[in-house]
Amino acid sequence: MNNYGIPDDALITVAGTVGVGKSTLTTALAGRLGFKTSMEKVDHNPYLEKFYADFERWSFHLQIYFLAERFKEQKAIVEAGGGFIQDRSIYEDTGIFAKMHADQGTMSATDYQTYTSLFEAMVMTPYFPHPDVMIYLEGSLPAILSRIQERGRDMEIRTERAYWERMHARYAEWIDGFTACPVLRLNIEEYDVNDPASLDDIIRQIHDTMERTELAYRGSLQGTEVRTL
Ligand SMILES: Nc1ncnc2c1ncn2[C@@H]1O[C@H](COP(=O)(O)OP(=O)(O)O)[C@@H](O)[C@H]1O
Ligand SMILES: Nc1ncnc2c1ncn2[C@H]1C[C@H](O)[C@@H](COP(=O)(O)O)O1
Repeated sequence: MNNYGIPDDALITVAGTVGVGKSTLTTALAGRLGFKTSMEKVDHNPYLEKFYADFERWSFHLQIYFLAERFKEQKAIVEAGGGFIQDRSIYEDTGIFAKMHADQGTMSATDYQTYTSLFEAMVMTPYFPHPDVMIYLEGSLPAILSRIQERGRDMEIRTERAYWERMHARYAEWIDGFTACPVLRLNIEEYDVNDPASLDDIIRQIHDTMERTELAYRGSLQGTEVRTL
């Protein structure tokens, strides 16, 4: 247990649409908490640029690549005994990206089926414990688009606005129905990653979210009525 009352072996995952600020917050929180990071790597991804140039041709390859990478990261987290902040959750690969490409016809139904069955087989292993908390970052589309622009990855900047609009809308719908682990929603206008007091406030909210879940769980074991998340 650290000074914030968060167990040293906790796994906190950060979710949200492209450019919303996951990597930045992951790094800042890990520094403040003394946790390790599990970062989503973009620079050496052999499919990502090709994918943005031709979704139909490369969707399946990219999903398989991300799945393999995330599985390796997940394994490393479990073997290290937790204590990680994770940049993007595994749930978004299937719940957002693969599904969106299948629905819009840029991943074939057969490829989607193959991907989903592989995903399910991999996720149902001891290497995929549910995170203790998912931090979900949300913000307005214009604010997020200006962050994508500012970050300057050409492949993302060249992508039509409608793609990011659809993704933004999907995320909003997806998080409302998400139940796999406790969720802490943060609006990107309401914190400052460069301010230690602001990070401490987020850490307090992470702690409170974990505590509420623990109380709800104990309450359900005792058959008492408790306020659920
Ligand atoms: N809290 C913040 N305030 C201002 N700019 C931010 C903040 N968080 C991230 N950014 C900027 O937004 C861009 C995208 O952030 P990043 O963390 O890479 O997003 P993601 O990992 O969600 O794709 C980067 O240029 C980053 O510097
Ligand atoms: N599962 C995925 N399918 C398609 N594209 C993906 C997936 N996971 C990440 N991406 C893309 C989106 C961005 O261009 C980069 C990095 O994501 P970010 O949200 O900036 O960390 O990879």
